[in-house]
Amino acid sequence: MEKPSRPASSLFEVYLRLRLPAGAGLQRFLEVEHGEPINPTHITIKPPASDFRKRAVERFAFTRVFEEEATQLEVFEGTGVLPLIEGVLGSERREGRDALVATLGVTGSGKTHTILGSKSQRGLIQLSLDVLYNAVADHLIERSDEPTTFASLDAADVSEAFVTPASTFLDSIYGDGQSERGHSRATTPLLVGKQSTQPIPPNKFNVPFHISSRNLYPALSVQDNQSPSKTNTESRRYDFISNAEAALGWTLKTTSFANKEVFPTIKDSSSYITLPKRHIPRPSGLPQIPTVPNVQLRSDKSAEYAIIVSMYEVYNDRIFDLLGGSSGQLKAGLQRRRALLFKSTEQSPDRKVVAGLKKVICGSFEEAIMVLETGLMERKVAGTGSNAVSSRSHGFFCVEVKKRDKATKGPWSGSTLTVVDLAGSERARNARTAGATLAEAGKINESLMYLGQCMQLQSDNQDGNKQSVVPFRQCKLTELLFSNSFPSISTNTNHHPHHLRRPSHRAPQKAIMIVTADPIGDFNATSQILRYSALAREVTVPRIPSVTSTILSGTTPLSLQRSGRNSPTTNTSSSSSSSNAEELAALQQAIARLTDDLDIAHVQLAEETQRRRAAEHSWTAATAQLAELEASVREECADEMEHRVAAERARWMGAWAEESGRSDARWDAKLEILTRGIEEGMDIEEVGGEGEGEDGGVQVYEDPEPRVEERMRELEAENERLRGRVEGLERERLVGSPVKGKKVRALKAKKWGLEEMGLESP
Ligand SMILES: Nc1ncnc2c1ncn2[C@@H]1O[C@H](COP(=O)(O)OP(=O)(O)OP(=O)(O)O)[C@@H](O)[C@H]1O
Repeated sequence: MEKPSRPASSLFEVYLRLRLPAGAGLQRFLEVEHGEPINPTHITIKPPASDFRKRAVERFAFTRVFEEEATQLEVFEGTGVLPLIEGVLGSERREGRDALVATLGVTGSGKTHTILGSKSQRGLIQLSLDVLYNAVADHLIERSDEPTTFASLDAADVSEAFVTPASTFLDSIYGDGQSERGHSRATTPLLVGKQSTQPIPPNKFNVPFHISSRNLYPALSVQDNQSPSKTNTESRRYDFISNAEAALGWTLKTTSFANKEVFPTIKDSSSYITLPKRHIPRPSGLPQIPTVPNVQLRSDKSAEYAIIVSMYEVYNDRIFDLLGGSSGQLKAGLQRRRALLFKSTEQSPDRKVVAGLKKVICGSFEEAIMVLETGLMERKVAGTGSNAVSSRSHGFFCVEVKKRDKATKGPWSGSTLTVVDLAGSERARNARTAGATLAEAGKINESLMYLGQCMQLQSDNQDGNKQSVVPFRQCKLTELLFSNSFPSISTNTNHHPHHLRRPSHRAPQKAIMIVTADPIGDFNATSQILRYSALAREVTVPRIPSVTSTILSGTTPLSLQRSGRNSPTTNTSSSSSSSNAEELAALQQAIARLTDDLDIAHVQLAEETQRRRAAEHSWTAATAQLAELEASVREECADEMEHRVAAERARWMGAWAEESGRSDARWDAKLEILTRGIEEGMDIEEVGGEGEGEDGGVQVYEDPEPRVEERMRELEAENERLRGRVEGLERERLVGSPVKGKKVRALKAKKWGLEEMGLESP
């Protein structure tokens, strides 16, 4: 097996770090190969003596192996994290490049120790922040809360994030001016949780107790902050606690978080106490070693930089913000954490980002460390049987380095260093887990199995035999780890304003995987992780001692002794003895060959079984996804149907209303005509009298107005009288003139003719 070099197709450099054995007296199964080169790159694992399957010895190659004695600084400087950070800073007038550092290993093998350090030692993340701030010290923006700078940084974010300056963020978490930032913002105590029904007795400071929601966040220590004297703080603190307990009927635990006590605050002497108050993390209280004074990275001298920190965790395949500040309320059962999406946004169409995170602009190393500590408090940590404080989620710590031209104050570009503390793989039966924790373990193992598949494929790809597609979309973890590992091509930069346009090609991220292992830990779990993470692997089958040599040396295998054959004492002649020995040797060689083949077949079977399981898992996941998809399509169809039915119904109702309006109008018109007809009929009735009906019968109109009838009779009588007079006058004139008399008669005849035709005579 050659010394591994990183081929172009490789997505990760893979390092192995061994941890100091946690227990004593256990058999060591992992050995490091020493020799050339100076830094070891190969290890061998031998199955424990008790292994009844007599599995093969396996040899693995890594970029470099760090042995148990390796310090945090050696790991930091030896794993190539520094060039990654330099890449993130970007060379002169060039954009930076994304980088990823992740740890992988069995639970308790030292992943968190490597990434985050311990109480006394800094981890990779703190050391990276230290060198990063050193590198940009002279080029860092002066004030992130300066409105124009802040607005430009906020606008340059493509991930729909809630960008905030560190001072504002820390104040929002720690609230009451403890944050040393000078932006005090008083908290309004909330009355939640269990409260005493008893009248609250005044304590010695005569302060009634009101409990804020935050007190449900890990019960921490209590102190009277009002006490001017530090000397009697201790005794007063205990008085205070017992008063509080007596008043509230609660038991307040005194504990500390990361060596720092967390104090409540008395807001003013007359009203409220907020209990317990989380004390802002003091960078001075955190591990100060190792330091990196000699590390000086190159930065872009023409640029000004801003550093933005964000943190999230992947828990049960869902992404949660660690800086959202919801853990206290979560503990109090006040709200559920909102899962975030990993998606392409409007401003980032070519690559996926975790959308909607809280991002904090940190102006100094101290601010970044305080934000980091705050995020770590939020991270879900549950004790399991495997490891007292085991990470039950995959933690992502992102340090986004933004830069722009110092002179022109042009657009910001950005690259991110992501440091990942993966949750540990574990066997459920080892971990003594149950219920929700078992489900967590299932999800963790599933995501790690997908990660294993992806890494296996990347190592197969780099062997050059075949180029398989790395199936990184199977779960959130692999999506987050691998999505940026492939070249991306921007599709529609034209849709964005000039200051938001990004180059069409973004370099794929550079990545480092640090595999951690305990040489005396769980053989099966460790060998499984080594198998898929190593850059190269070689299987050596343990040889069975040659039977010939055994025979010749005078010792006969027990099985042969038992058969009674081949024993030197039973031989009658030397020639038959030698031919028997040869035959036996040939047989034994055949047996040895077959045993070798069997062993290799065992290894292959184990691998195939693992692949089959992985394929089964993928199948189950795909089926579940399909079912989910089907359900969502059905839901969409049902929604669409409902929508259409509603639209159709609305359209029909409209048409119906219109038609009914038209019909009403028609009926109104008819009614009007009828009414008019009736009114006209009434008029006729008013005139009164007797007439001929439509059927030819005599219709009698009742005269409602006798006065009118009388008047009619008068008029008719008058008419008759006038007619008689006219006729008398006519006669008189005709007697006087016979010609005229003829004419008058002719005219009269004409007049009556016209009248008969219903026309008036002229
Ligand atoms: N190289 C080391 N040197 C000293 N102590 C170590 C080392 N590695 C791990 N430890 C200690 O072992 C314990 C478990 O380690 P750690 O929490 O880092 O494991 P882990 O792999 O992150 O486990 P999990 O996956 O369950 O979170 C811790 O107390 C840690 O300080």
